[in-house]
Amino acid sequence: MLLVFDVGNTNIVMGTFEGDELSFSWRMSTDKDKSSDEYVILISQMLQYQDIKPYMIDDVIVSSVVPDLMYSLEHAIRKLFKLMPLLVEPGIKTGMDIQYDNPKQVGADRIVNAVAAFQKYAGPLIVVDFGTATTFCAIAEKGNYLGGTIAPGIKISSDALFQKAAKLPRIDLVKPGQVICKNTVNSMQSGIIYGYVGLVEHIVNKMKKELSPDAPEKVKVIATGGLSTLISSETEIIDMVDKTITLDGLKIIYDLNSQDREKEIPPEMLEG
Ligand SMILES: Nc1ncnc2c1ncn2[C@@H]1O[C@H](COP(=O)(O)OP(=O)(O)O)[C@@H](O)[C@H]1O
Ligand SMILES: CC(C)(COP(=O)(O)O)[C@@H](O)C(=O)NCCC(=O)O
Ligand SMILES: [K+]
Repeated sequence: MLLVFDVGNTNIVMGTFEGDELSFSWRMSTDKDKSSDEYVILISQMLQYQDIKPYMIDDVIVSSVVPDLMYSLEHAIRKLFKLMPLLVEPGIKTGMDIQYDNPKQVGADRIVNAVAAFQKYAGPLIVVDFGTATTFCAIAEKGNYLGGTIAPGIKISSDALFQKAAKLPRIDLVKPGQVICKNTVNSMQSGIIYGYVGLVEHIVNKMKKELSPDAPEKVKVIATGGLSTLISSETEIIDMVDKTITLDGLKIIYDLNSQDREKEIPPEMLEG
C-alpha cells in the first residue's frame, strides 16, 4: 500500500493507494509546532481508524509547501514506517516541462496538481486550487507547465477584514443570495464570495486567451481545494471539481520515480 501526503498551509491531506485506487483519505490541520512523536501518534491513529497497520505501508511520498513542518513529519515517517519518504522536490521526475523562470520556485502542490490534471483531462487546461492561497496554473496542449497566478485565498481574505476593521466580525462563508445586503455579515459575505467569483472569472478568461489565443474556448478548467465547491456552484467558468487531484498526482509521480528509488534509511540516520 502506498501512503501519500499533501502538506498545505492549512491542512495536511493523507491518502492510501491500493493499486491505482485511492482507498482512504484523511485531513489534519497543519501545525508547525507538533513534534515528530505527535505526528507518529496522529498518523498511526488515523490509519488505525481504517484498520491499517504501519507494516502494511510499502512506501511513502510527500509533497509540501510548508518547509518548517518537514523536519517533524519526515522524522515521524521514518520512525513509523522504517523508510525514507520520497519527496516532491527538484530532481524528481514529473514528466512535465516546468517553464517557470526558476522551476525550483513553483509550489510542489501546483506541480502535482498539474501532472494529474494533464493525465486525467489532457491539455490545454487551467487548474484552480482554492487552498490557503488560490492558485491558477496553465498547462499547454502538449503538457508544458506554463506558470500562472497566485491570489489571496478566500478564507484569509475574509479573516483580513475581521482582523483589520474594528466593526467587522468573523463570518461564515455562506452565500447571502444578493449583493444589496442589509446587514454587516451579509454585506461581507457578498463582498468575499461574489467578489471572489469575479476574480476567478476574470483571471480564467485572461488566462484562456494567453494560453490558447486562437481557441480559448478549448481550454478546460478544473478546480480543487477545500473551498472549490463554494465558488464552482456560482459560476459556469469551472468545468469540473476534482477534490482528489493532488493525491492522484502524488500517485502518478510516485510511479514515475519508484524504479530507481533508494528508500532504506542510511545507518547514520537510524534512531539509537
Ligand atoms: N471539506 C471542507 N469543507 C469546507 N471547507 C474546507 C474543507 N476543507 C478545507 N476547507 C477550508 O478550505 C480552506 C483551504 O483548505 P485547504 O484546501 O486544505 O488548504 P491548503 O491546501 O492550503 O492546506 C481552509 O480555509 C479550510 O478551512
Ligand atoms: C502558492 C502556495 C502558497 C499555495 O499553497 P496552499 O494554498 O496550497 O497552502 C504554494 O504553492 C507555494 O508556496 N508556492 C510557492 C510559490 C510559487 O508557486 O510560485
Ligand atoms: K493544496
